Amino acid sequence: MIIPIASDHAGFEAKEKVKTWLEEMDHMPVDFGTHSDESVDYPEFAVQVAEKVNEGEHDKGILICGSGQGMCMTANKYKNVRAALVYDDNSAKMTRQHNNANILCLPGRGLSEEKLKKIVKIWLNTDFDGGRHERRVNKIHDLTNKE
Ligand SMILES: O=C(CO)[C@H](O)[C@H](O)[C@H](O)COP(=O)(O)O
Repeated sequence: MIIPIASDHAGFEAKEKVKTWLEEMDHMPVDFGTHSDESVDYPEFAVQVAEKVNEGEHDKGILICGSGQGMCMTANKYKNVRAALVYDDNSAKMTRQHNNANILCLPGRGLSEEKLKKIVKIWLNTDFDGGRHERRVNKIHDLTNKE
């Protein structure tokens, strides 16, 4: 699968590792930056991945900042994006099975390499359960543009 990926400076190091793991898992990461640990603003990078997923050009994307929060908040401004902040194995699984999350947001600061790798693997290999969860996800979508 082609997977757009981006980070800010705080997620840069983790992004480089995630790209390697994606290749090991036979995926093809497309890197939208940032390309160093020089300070940048996460919304500028979040939008690049969010636009691709929102437009249906790619099914899934990955965003990494220090905590994962800023990337997640930005990506969820797009109506077809369900970005999920994931810190552990269970939330990796549940955000796919129950929420059909299409963007994985990760913290570049605070999780071990081993933990991050496992989360990426679980998240990419878990399918949406559908059924009652589809009805609920549709209800989220119905709230698009609510003021
Ligand atoms: O959006 C964030 C926090 O909600 C991200 O973690 C950023 O990476 C973080 O805010 C960057 O912080 P810095 O002090 O400018 O490195």
